[in-house]
Amino acid sequence: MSIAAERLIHMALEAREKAYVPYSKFKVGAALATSDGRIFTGCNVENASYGLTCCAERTALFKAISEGCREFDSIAVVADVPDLCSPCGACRQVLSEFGGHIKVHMANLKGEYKTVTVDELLPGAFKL
Ligand SMILES: O=c1ccn([C@H]2C[C@H](O)[C@@H](CO)O2)c(=O)[nH]1
Ligand SMILES: [Zn+2]
Repeated sequence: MSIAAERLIHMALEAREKAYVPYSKFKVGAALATSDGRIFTGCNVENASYGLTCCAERTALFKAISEGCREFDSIAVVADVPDLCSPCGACRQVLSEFGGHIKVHMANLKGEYKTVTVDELLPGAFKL
């Protein structure tokens, strides 16, 4: 089952408001759609030990995985950037674990977005 990009982006925008970002002040929201139509949202969660920060994308993904979901259709990522919010390398690798077919809607606050696949974002991902 596929979900409309606009709806997923709207949910990512709402999740973004929950971002815990006392250090960077840079709020990111994500919304992940499972293949059977469930949606898990996430925001970035920072820490005084900066490297422990979890991105919005991985927050959403880990919520879904920990609820038993393994198959995903798409993820929307939203932040206040001049262009479009593109997932970091760590999130690309973690998303690729669950399939290069996953669609990524990269969006900004102006309502602009572009859809690519995880395979396009991370060709040659590490796999065991
Ligand atoms: O795709 C991205 C890129 C960055 N961040 C977060 C990590 C950190 O909290 C802040 C600045 O890097 O943005 C995300 O959540 N997702
Ligand atoms: Zn990331």
